Amino acid sequence: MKVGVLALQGAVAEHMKIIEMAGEKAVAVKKVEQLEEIDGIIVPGGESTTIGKLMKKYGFDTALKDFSDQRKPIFGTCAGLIILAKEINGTKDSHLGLMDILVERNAFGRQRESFEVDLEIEGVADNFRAVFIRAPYIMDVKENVGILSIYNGKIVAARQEHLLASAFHPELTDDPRMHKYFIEMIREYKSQRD
Ligand SMILES: NC(=O)CC[C@H](N)C(=O)O
Repeated sequence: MKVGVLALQGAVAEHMKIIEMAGEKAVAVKKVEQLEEIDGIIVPGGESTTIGKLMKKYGFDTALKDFSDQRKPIFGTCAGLIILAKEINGTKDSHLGLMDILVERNAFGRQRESFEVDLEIEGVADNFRAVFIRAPYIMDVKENVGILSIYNGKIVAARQEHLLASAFHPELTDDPRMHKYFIEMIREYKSQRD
Protein backbone atom coordinates (compact mmCIF):
# COMPACT_ATOMS: atom_id res chain seq x y z
CA MET A 1 0.00 0.00 0.00
CA LYS A 2 1.18 3.53 -0.74
CA VAL A 3 -0.09 6.57 1.11
CA GLY A 4 0.28 9.95 -0.58
CA VAL A 5 0.73 13.37 0.98
CA LEU A 6 -0.30 16.30 -1.22
CA ALA A 7 3.01 18.18 -1.47
CA LEU A 8 2.07 21.65 -2.72
CA GLN A 9 2.40 23.58 0.55
CA GLY A 10 2.33 22.90 4.29
CA ALA A 11 3.34 20.16 6.71
CA VAL A 12 4.30 17.47 4.19
CA ALA A 13 7.48 15.93 5.63
CA GLU A 14 5.90 15.52 9.08
CA HIS A 15 3.00 13.47 7.69
CA MET A 16 5.37 11.33 5.64
CA LYS A 17 7.43 10.57 8.72
CA ILE A 18 4.39 9.36 10.70
CA ILE A 19 3.05 7.28 7.78
CA GLU A 20 6.41 5.49 7.66
CA MET A 21 6.39 5.18 11.45
CA ALA A 22 3.01 3.47 11.08
CA GLY A 23 4.65 1.00 8.69
CA GLU A 24 3.46 2.15 5.25
CA LYS A 25 5.21 3.70 2.28
CA ALA A 26 4.70 7.48 1.99
CA VAL A 27 4.73 9.32 -1.34
CA ALA A 28 5.06 13.11 -1.77
CA VAL A 29 2.45 13.88 -4.44
CA LYS A 30 3.37 16.82 -6.65
CA LYS A 31 1.79 15.78 -9.95
CA VAL A 32 -1.70 14.49 -10.70
CA GLU A 33 -0.26 11.43 -12.49
CA GLN A 34 1.03 10.18 -9.15
CA LEU A 35 -2.53 9.76 -7.87
CA GLU A 36 -2.78 6.52 -9.86
CA GLU A 37 -0.06 4.80 -7.85
CA ILE A 38 -1.43 5.64 -4.39
CA ASP A 39 -4.32 4.19 -2.39
CA GLY A 40 -5.15 7.17 -0.20
CA ILE A 41 -3.94 10.74 0.33
CA ILE A 42 -3.47 13.25 3.12
CA VAL A 43 -4.13 16.93 2.44
CA PRO A 44 -1.91 18.60 5.05
CA GLY A 45 -2.22 21.70 7.17
CA GLY A 46 -0.78 24.96 5.90
CA GLU A 47 -2.77 27.78 4.41
CA SER A 48 -5.98 26.71 2.71
CA THR A 49 -6.22 29.64 0.27
CA THR A 50 -2.68 28.97 -0.96
CA ILE A 51 -3.18 25.19 -1.16
CA GLY A 52 -6.49 25.76 -3.01
CA LYS A 53 -4.83 28.04 -5.58
CA LEU A 54 -1.96 25.61 -6.18
CA MET A 55 -4.41 22.72 -6.48
CA LYS A 56 -6.22 24.54 -9.27
CA LYS A 57 -2.98 25.49 -10.99
CA TYR A 58 -1.75 21.88 -11.10
CA GLY A 59 -5.11 20.22 -11.84
CA PHE A 60 -5.63 18.65 -8.43
CA ASP A 61 -9.06 20.26 -8.06
CA THR A 62 -10.63 17.89 -10.59
CA ALA A 63 -8.12 15.03 -10.13
CA LEU A 64 -8.83 14.73 -6.41
CA LYS A 65 -12.59 14.69 -7.04
CA ASP A 66 -12.00 11.74 -9.40
CA PHE A 67 -9.80 10.15 -6.75
CA SER A 68 -12.66 10.46 -4.26
CA ASP A 69 -15.17 9.13 -6.82
CA GLN A 70 -13.03 5.98 -6.97
CA ARG A 71 -13.60 5.74 -3.20
CA LYS A 72 -9.94 6.23 -2.43
CA PRO A 73 -9.68 7.73 1.07
CA ILE A 74 -8.69 11.35 1.70
CA PHE A 75 -7.63 12.72 5.10
CA GLY A 76 -7.65 16.51 5.49
CA THR A 77 -5.84 17.98 8.49
CA CYS A 78 -6.41 21.60 9.52
CA ALA A 79 -6.17 23.55 6.21
CA GLY A 80 -6.83 20.14 4.58
CA LEU A 81 -10.15 19.95 6.45
CA ILE A 82 -11.10 23.32 4.94
CA ILE A 83 -10.12 21.98 1.49
CA LEU A 84 -12.49 18.99 1.93
CA ALA A 85 -15.49 20.98 3.19
CA LYS A 86 -18.57 21.66 1.09
CA GLU A 87 -19.19 24.90 2.98
CA ILE A 88 -16.89 27.51 4.48
CA ASN A 89 -18.64 29.97 6.74
CA GLY A 90 -18.76 33.53 5.39
CA THR A 91 -17.99 32.66 1.78
CA LYS A 92 -19.73 31.05 -1.16
CA ASP A 93 -16.48 29.47 -2.31
CA SER A 94 -15.28 26.01 -1.49
CA HIS A 95 -12.29 24.00 -2.65
CA LEU A 96 -12.87 20.27 -3.25
CA GLY A 97 -16.35 20.47 -1.69
CA LEU A 98 -16.50 16.74 -0.91
CA MET A 99 -17.51 16.51 2.72
CA ASP A 100 -20.91 17.49 4.08
CA ILE A 101 -19.53 19.81 6.71
CA LEU A 102 -19.71 23.55 7.38
CA VAL A 103 -16.41 24.92 8.67
CA GLU A 104 -15.27 28.10 10.32
CA ARG A 105 -11.67 29.15 9.68
CA ASN A 106 -9.34 30.44 12.40
CA ALA A 107 -12.05 29.52 14.85
CA PHE A 108 -10.32 29.59 18.18
CA GLY A 109 -9.49 33.29 18.25
CA ARG A 110 -6.27 35.27 18.21
CA GLN A 111 -5.49 34.81 21.87
CA ARG A 112 -5.40 31.08 21.24
CA GLU A 113 -3.56 30.91 17.94
CA SER A 114 -1.98 27.68 18.97
CA PHE A 115 -2.57 25.27 21.84
CA GLU A 116 -2.47 21.59 22.77
CA VAL A 117 -5.13 19.45 24.44
CA ASP A 118 -5.77 15.78 25.14
CA LEU A 119 -8.71 14.60 23.06
CA GLU A 120 -10.97 11.60 23.06
CA ILE A 121 -11.31 10.49 19.43
CA GLU A 122 -13.82 7.76 18.66
CA GLY A 123 -12.18 4.65 17.27
CA VAL A 124 -8.72 6.19 17.65
CA ALA A 125 -7.77 7.01 21.24
CA ASP A 126 -9.15 8.35 24.51
CA ASN A 127 -6.09 10.51 25.20
CA PHE A 128 -4.73 11.86 21.94
CA ARG A 129 -2.40 14.85 22.29
CA ALA A 130 -3.74 17.26 19.68
CA VAL A 131 -1.91 20.35 18.42
CA PHE A 132 -4.11 23.19 17.12
CA ILE A 133 -2.55 26.01 15.05
CA ARG A 134 -4.86 28.77 13.78
CA ALA A 135 -7.28 25.90 13.54
CA PRO A 136 -10.71 25.71 11.96
CA TYR A 137 -13.58 23.82 13.52
CA ILE A 138 -16.66 22.08 12.13
CA MET A 139 -19.78 24.12 12.90
CA ASP A 140 -22.28 21.67 11.46
CA VAL A 141 -22.49 18.28 9.76
CA LYS A 142 -25.12 16.44 7.72
CA GLU A 143 -26.48 13.18 9.15
CA ASN A 144 -24.19 11.08 6.92
CA VAL A 145 -21.13 12.44 8.75
CA GLY A 146 -19.85 10.74 11.89
CA ILE A 147 -18.52 13.01 14.63
CA LEU A 148 -15.30 11.56 16.05
CA SER A 149 -14.22 14.25 18.48
CA ILE A 150 -15.54 17.35 20.20
CA TYR A 151 -13.48 19.92 22.12
CA ASN A 152 -15.19 22.72 24.07
CA GLY A 153 -18.46 22.01 22.27
CA LYS A 154 -16.76 22.29 18.87
CA ILE A 155 -16.45 19.38 16.42
CA VAL A 156 -12.75 18.84 15.72
CA ALA A 157 -12.72 15.46 13.93
CA ALA A 158 -15.23 13.75 11.66
CA ARG A 159 -15.58 10.99 9.09
CA GLN A 160 -17.89 10.56 6.11
CA GLU A 161 -17.36 7.14 4.53
CA HIS A 162 -13.89 7.31 2.91
CA LEU A 163 -13.27 10.93 3.95
CA LEU A 164 -11.60 11.87 7.25
CA ALA A 165 -10.96 15.32 8.68
CA SER A 166 -9.28 16.78 11.73
CA ALA A 167 -9.01 20.41 12.84
CA PHE A 168 -5.73 19.63 14.62
CA HIS A 169 -2.32 18.43 13.42
CA PRO A 170 -1.85 14.70 14.18
CA GLU A 171 1.52 14.81 12.42
CA LEU A 172 3.15 17.15 14.94
CA THR A 173 3.43 14.61 17.75
CA ASP A 174 5.01 11.17 17.68
CA ASP A 175 1.68 9.42 18.12
CA PRO A 176 0.77 7.43 14.97
CA ARG A 177 -2.73 6.33 16.09
CA MET A 178 -4.70 8.79 13.95
CA HIS A 179 -2.60 7.85 10.90
CA LYS A 180 -3.08 4.16 11.71
CA TYR A 181 -6.84 4.73 11.75
CA PHE A 182 -6.60 6.34 8.30
CA ILE A 183 -4.40 3.50 7.02
CA GLU A 184 -7.07 1.02 8.15
CA MET A 185 -9.65 3.02 6.17
CA ILE A 186 -7.40 2.80 3.10
CA ARG A 187 -7.02 -0.95 3.56
CA GLU A 188 -10.79 -1.39 3.90
CA TYR A 189 -11.60 0.57 0.71
CA LYS A 190 -8.73 -1.00 -1.22
CA SER A 191 -10.04 -4.49 -0.47
CA GLN A 192 -13.51 -3.37 -1.66
CA ARG A 193 -12.03 -2.13 -4.95
CA ASP A 194 -9.84 -5.20 -5.65
N1 LIG B 1 -2.58 25.09 10.61
C1 LIG B 1 -3.41 25.26 9.61
O1 LIG B 1 -3.49 24.45 8.68
C2 LIG B 1 -4.16 26.53 9.65
C3 LIG B 1 -5.22 26.68 8.60
C4 LIG B 1 -5.36 28.14 8.22
N2 LIG B 1 -5.83 28.93 9.30
C5 LIG B 1 -6.29 28.26 7.00
O2 LIG B 1 -7.35 28.79 7.11
O3 LIG B 1 -5.93 27.82 5.94
